[in-house]
Amino acid sequence: MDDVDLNRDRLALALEAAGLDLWENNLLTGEVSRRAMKTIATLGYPEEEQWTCVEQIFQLIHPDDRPRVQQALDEHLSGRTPQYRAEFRLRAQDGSWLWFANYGKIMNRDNPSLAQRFVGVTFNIDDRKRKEDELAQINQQLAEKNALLERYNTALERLAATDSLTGLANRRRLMELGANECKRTARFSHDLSLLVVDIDCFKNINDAWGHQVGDRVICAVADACTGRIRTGLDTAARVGGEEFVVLLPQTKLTSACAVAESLRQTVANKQVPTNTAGTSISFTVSVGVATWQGHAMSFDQLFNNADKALYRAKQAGRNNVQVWDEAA
Ligand SMILES: Nc1nc2c(ncn2[C@@H]2O[C@H](COP(=O)(O)OP(=O)(O)OP(=O)(O)O)[C@@H](O)[C@H]2O)c(=O)[nH]1
Repeated sequence: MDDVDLNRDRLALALEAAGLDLWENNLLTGEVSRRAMKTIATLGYPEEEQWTCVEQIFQLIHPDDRPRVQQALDEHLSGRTPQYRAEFRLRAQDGSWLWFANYGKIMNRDNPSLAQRFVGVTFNIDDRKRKEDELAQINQQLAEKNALLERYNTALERLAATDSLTGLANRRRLMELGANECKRTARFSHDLSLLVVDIDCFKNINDAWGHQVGDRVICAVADACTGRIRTGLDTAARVGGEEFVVLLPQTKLTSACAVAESLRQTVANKQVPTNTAGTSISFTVSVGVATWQGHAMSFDQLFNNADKALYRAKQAGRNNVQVWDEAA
């Protein structure tokens, strides 16, 4: 065995151990001078199959992958890339598609008369590609589940902050907003006003007409509160069975009293149908007003002050507005 044979055997062993399948094409004639036999066998084609020209092999490449392979070839043939690399699917004899990768190079590029040998190796990357596809699918499913979870979270947060009967903010949300508004008020030296609105003798409405009618009255008052507020600035909340709060940032006492009085009148003019056909009932609210005018106060204190004013409104015969007075 001479040195050439020995080196060829060594090369064949190294290629086999690395799972590489050697091929060689003649760039001038387009002939396949050495076929990648292992690849042909893996694809299930008989050994006698004549794969003699490059174009025949190109036809085995998946149509979606051909432009990518062609581009890699063009870039190498024009000298823009030092080697040709591409990943693509080949059609097996049974019609299935298997992933392979190519690594090749034009030999003797410096000598144009010899620049016709295009030598390379093909190797099977089907397992890796399938795992990558599975991983991509899992990642996609995870991303979809995450997006769904985010949507649920947003919906849950909205639910946790909303009163289910009226759709107004609930007590928890009001306490958060109120605390923030107190901080802003302290920073910018604004006035901050708060109304506590309570339906008068609501127990009698429930007792006389039932809870369903009572609920309608609650919703009618909620509508009246919503109708009186500045969108994006004020907040209307339901804080108890028949008790509501209207939070009015940057609002002086006189303006808050005007809002309270107009709200009282709007409610007094409302009619809610009862369960008896054709009949409806009217109802009233009492309102307590408190304003934070520059001196430090927590939201709880402001709320308590408005509650004290509300108590006075109830004492004064209901269906009226009272203002919290520090001296009182
Ligand atoms: N229909 C209905 N009733 C409720 C709801 N939450 C609380 N209530 C009722 O509201 C009534 C409140 O009664 P009270 O606290 O005595 O107050 P009031 O009758 O309005 O009397 P004043 O506030 O003094 O004018 C109770 O009968 C509660 O059962 C609700 O969501 N729906």
